[in-house]
Parts: sequence; C-alpha cells; structure tokens
Amino acid sequence: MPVLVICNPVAGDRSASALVDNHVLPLLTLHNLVPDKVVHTQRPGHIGPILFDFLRSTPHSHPLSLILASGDGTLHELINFLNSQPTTVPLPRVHIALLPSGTANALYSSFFPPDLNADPLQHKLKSLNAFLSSNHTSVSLNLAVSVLSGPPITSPGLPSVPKQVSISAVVTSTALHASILHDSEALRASDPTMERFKSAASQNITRWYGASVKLFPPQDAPFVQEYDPTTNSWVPHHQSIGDDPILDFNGPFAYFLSTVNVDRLEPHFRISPRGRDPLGPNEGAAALHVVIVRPMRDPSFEMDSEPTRVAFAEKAMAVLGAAYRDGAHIALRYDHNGNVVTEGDGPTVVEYLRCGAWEWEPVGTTRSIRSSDY
Ligand SMILES: Nc1ncnc2c1ncn2[C@@H]1O[C@H](COP(=O)(O)OP(=O)(O)OP(=O)(O)O)[C@@H](O)[C@H]1O
Repeated sequence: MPVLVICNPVAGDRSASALVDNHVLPLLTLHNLVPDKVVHTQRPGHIGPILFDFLRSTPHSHPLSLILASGDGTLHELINFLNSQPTTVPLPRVHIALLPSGTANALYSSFFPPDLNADPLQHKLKSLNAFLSSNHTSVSLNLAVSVLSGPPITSPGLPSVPKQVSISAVVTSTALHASILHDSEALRASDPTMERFKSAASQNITRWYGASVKLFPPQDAPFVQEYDPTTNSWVPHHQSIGDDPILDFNGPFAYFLSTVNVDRLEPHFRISPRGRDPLGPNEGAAALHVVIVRPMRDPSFEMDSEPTRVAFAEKAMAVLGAAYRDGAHIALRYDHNGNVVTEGDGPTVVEYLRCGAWEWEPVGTTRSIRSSDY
C-alpha cells in the first residue's frame, strides 16, 4: 500500500514540520515503514496537486495511505480538489492518519477528544498509532455539499453570478460562526492560537442575519428531528409532520451552523455535542446537525433595535460559553422574563436539529446556500 506523508508547515503554530521530522518519521522507521514520499505544502491549495502528482507517478490499484500533518483547512482543500476532478479520473480510496497540527483541529478532536491525563505528544500521535497497529479500522467520512447561488434574476446589464460548490467534512455556516471564521483569518498572523476566534466573536456578537430557511428530512428518516433536552434524545420536530415534513424558519438569526462527522470545532468547543450520534441502524445513514439561535424565541424580545441586539449579545455569549462546558448550551432555556437558565420548561435558547439538507435564502443580499448530505 503506497504511503504518502504531507505536512502543512504553516498550519496552527507552525510546528508540523518538527512533529514530522522528530516524531512521525522515526515512528514509521520503528515500524519498518518507509514512506514513498514526504512533501511539504508550499502555498495555499498545494495539497491537491501534490496528491495528484503522486498518484500519477505511482500505480494505484491499492488504497493510498496519507499521513497528514495539518489542520482542518488543508484537509478541506484536499477534499474539494478531489471533488473538482473529472469523474473520468479514477481515484483510489484514501486512508488518512491525521496529525493535528492546525489551530482548531475539529475533526481530530472529535475522533480523539482531549484527555487531560494523556501526554500531549502521545495524544497527537493517536491516529498515527492506530494506523500503525495491526488491527486498525477506518471510519468513512460523511461529506456535506453546499451550493452558493446568485439571485435567480439579475439586474439588466449585470452578469449572472456563477454557482459555487463547496464540500465540507466538518462545518458549513452562516451568521455569527461564518463571520468569526472570516474575521479571525485577518488575525492569524498576530495570533496563531484559538484566542483569535474569541476576538472575532466579540467583534460580531451583536450582528443578526435576516434569512428564510428550509430544512429537509434526512434520507433515512421521514422527519426533521430536534434534540429534546428533557429526554436527552432525538424526536421528530413538532412542525415536521405528515405530508409536510419540510420546516420553514424565519429569522433574524444570531447563529446558524451545520456539522458533519464532528461534535466539536475546537478541542473544548463542543457546539454539536450529539454530532456523532448514529442516525439509525443503517450503516452509512447520515444527517447534518444544525445549531440555530433565533433571538425572537426570547420571551423578553419586543422589537429589533440596536439596544435589543446589544442586550441579546450577553445571551449569545452565554450559549457560546456553555458550548465550551462540554456542550451544555443545548439544554439552556429561557425563563418567563427571558433570562437564560438551566432548568424549567421554557423555550430552548438553541434549536438543535438534524436534517438531510437546508436552504438559506438571505434577506437583502444576493447569495443563497443549499447544503445537503452527500
Ligand atoms: N506553504 C504554505 N504557505 C502559506 N499557506 C499555506 C501553505 N501550505 C498550506 N497553506 C494554507 O494554510 C492554511 C491553513 O492551514 P490549516 O487550515 O490546515 O491550518 P489552521 O487553519 O491553522 O487549522 P484549522 O483549520 O484546524 O483551524 C490552509 O488554508 C492552506 O491553504
């Protein structure tokens, strides 16, 4: 089985090269495994061509083993590069042993949650050690495909906006989370740590996003499901019923994201805490897990105004803070006065759903998103 090692030297705190040189290659030697090639990415988007050049130079009737030292973004680039290739190009199955070398490492942390008692280096090598063990198993990744479309009708004289497709193995988001990812990128050079996500969150916490949203049932389930904190289980959503299981949600939205494969987006940020629950007994059955905060569910909400948004920011922060406490946000409720509490039977602050696809039609801007399980 061909083995390729790829390292993104600028991911996270830029320690991937040292990890590979000082620990990964010696460990492979210890297991009498000589990689066919060790390559460092030299620019954004480089991982796809690296993999393709390797496949061109190596017969690949067998699955390819890829030892990847990077964060989630590099893996995302790889998946999207492979997806953009013509279907006539035969691709082998790719088995990935991941070395968490990025900033957030959502995928790795979901498969190997943080362990305070573990030696940090050994914790980083868990996926590789599993790959090197004689009885390892692989887990297939579910992929979410998102299509960004322009408006159906364009203004005279303006060109139509081409559709964009993006494949995700971790998260697709709009609203606050998308703003955090966007703005935190500008902070990367000054802050390579996860603190930059918190800085970006505080820059955007008072923004709301107007949109109408549709949520469709998963392929293997008749209804959109909601998480019920009282019974700690998934139940059919009370509005996803009978002949009309498609949900229509109106905004404004403070938070909207959907995950696949993961229960967290950072080692301790467990935003989709039931995100690794199986959908049902059928192997391969999958769903998108959607986390939504709509300020209008707050019983103290009267009208959308700047002071209301500023006041609600505290509640949005409470949600994010609870997500850092092992995903406790999905049990938060409002009391009669709109205070965020952990008891009672008031409306949940977070709507936590699972579905097969969703559509986001923004109010006042030009691009819509449709995201679905592959
Ligand atoms: N040699 C390079 N120089 C500059 N950028 C690079 C190079 N190699 C890869 N990249 C870019 O580095 C970016 C960041 O990598 P990656 O997403 O893996 O790490 P991260 O953002 O720190 O971690 P995470 O996504 O887990 O938060 C990728 O988007 C990739 O395009």
